[in-house]
Amino acid sequence: MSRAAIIGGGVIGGGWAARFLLNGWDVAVFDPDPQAERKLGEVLANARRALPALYDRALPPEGRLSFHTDMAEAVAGADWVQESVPETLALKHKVLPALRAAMKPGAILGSSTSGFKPSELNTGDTNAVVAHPFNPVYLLPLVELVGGAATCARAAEILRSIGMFPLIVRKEIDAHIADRLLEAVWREALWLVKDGIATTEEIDESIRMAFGIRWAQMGLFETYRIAGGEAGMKHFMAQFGPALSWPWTKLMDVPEFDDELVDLIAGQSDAQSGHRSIRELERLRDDNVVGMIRALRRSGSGAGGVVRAHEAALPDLGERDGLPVTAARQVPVTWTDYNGHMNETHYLEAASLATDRFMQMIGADADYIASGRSFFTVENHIRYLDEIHAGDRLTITTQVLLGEGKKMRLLHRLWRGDGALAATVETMLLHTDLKLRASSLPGPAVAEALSGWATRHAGMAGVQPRPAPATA
Ligand SMILES: NC(=O)C1=CN([C@@H]2O[C@H](COP(=O)(O)OP(=O)(O)OC[C@H]3O[C@@H](n4cnc5c(N)ncnc54)[C@H](O)[C@@H]3O)[C@@H](O)[C@H]2O)C=CC1
Ligand SMILES: C[N+](C)(C)CC(=O)CC(=O)[O-]
Repeated sequence: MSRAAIIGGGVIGGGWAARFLLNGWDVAVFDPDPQAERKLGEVLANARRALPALYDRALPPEGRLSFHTDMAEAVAGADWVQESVPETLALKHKVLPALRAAMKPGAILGSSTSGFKPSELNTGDTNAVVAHPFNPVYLLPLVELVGGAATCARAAEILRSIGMFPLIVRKEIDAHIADRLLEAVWREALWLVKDGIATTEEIDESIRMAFGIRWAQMGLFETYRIAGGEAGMKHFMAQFGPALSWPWTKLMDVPEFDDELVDLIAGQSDAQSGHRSIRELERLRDDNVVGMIRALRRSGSGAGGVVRAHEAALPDLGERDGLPVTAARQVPVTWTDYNGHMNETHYLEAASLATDRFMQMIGADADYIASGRSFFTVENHIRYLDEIHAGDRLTITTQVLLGEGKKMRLLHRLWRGDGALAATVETMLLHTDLKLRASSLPGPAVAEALSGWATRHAGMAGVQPRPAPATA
């Protein structure tokens, strides 16, 4: 079991704690704030409902969370120590050497600093890196890594194993890469408000109704390449480049943060969003981010590609009761309905994932389908035996009832985390020629694999009859 220590459990430390914990790491937290445990618990509750919803596979069992009043005790034995104390250099200078003195040799020391360079942090430690994440750390994959090449490489491997996307920054600069970009936008936005040109709400609309959506899936340069049309990037630059030197921007001119500006921004922000608590806003943000990243999974673009790669690297699902486990996933809130349990449609969706996995196991995988052959479902019989709730870990086993010629009949059993059999789904499929859109015999390798499974499962019990409901 790997162990992480989180030093400073605020917005970012809480997110790091959730990211490590939900990927099976034990996590020890040190934060002098008496409210830290409550706040971190609330962030963790939000993370538990959001992160598993990105995946079609269950993440590893959650690690153990502990809070410590002694910093040295929190970091003892940790493989990764993440400093997330407030962004003041004096405080970082106090905390980082104390962490290094208490850590086990060779463990990675990461700093969440948004703007300081490793040389400014003065850790003098070859196992220390800037590991700058993005809020919410439990959903957004990017971590900017700045530091020595060997430590960055080691850190990157660990971050990938918890589903993150390490971007190694080649040269240390103030605010790394992404915050340089964000600062530029923020500065412009502050001027627009101060000059009375737009409100905070209008600026947010200008982002979320257009370029925010574009950036999430292609970033800046690929988006602008398309904006150049068939003539491409050179044409785009020739057309829009000159505008950069017109006085459109106030780039290096920062508005003074006097009370008037702070009150103006804070007042507009209250009017825009003050009717919702921070936790409500976090849940709204998380549901939207999950939906967007799930949309990006299909094409493997951006953050969706990271989730896909992480999911593919999760450990094999193994067996249960002598049957292959073909799906294991946590039930997302979006699968539940007004009755407070998993809606009927998603029993079939879960079983359909299991069928897809079983098809891969017999060689009817993406390449096979690309060659013009697949299986079509012609009948489903679902027995709803018990309720399933948001967050339940579902495990599905698959038994081959028939695997002969064009026919494949599968029995999926949906097991709840507490061991209850929640449903069975019996699925009849026919092998199909995708060009002719007509049933056909499978290729010899698929036919052989299928009949092998059918023979192995032949003596096993099929569907168990459900006990008759008690009469009132
Ligand atoms: N908030 C954001 O959007 C992002 C912040 N960061 C960086 O993460 C770091 C932390 O920022 P936030 O989480 O936003 O701040 P925060 O104010 O939400 O949390 C800081 C936490 O550190 C605790 N703390 C203070 N002194 C401490 C000490 N001596 N030892 C242990 N804990 C101590 C505080 O009680 C507080 O809970 C900063 O370096 C910041 O630049 C990085 C990415 C995004
Ligand atoms: C505002 N900020 C500089 C602390 C932002 C970040 O560092 C990254 C983020 O999550 O936007």
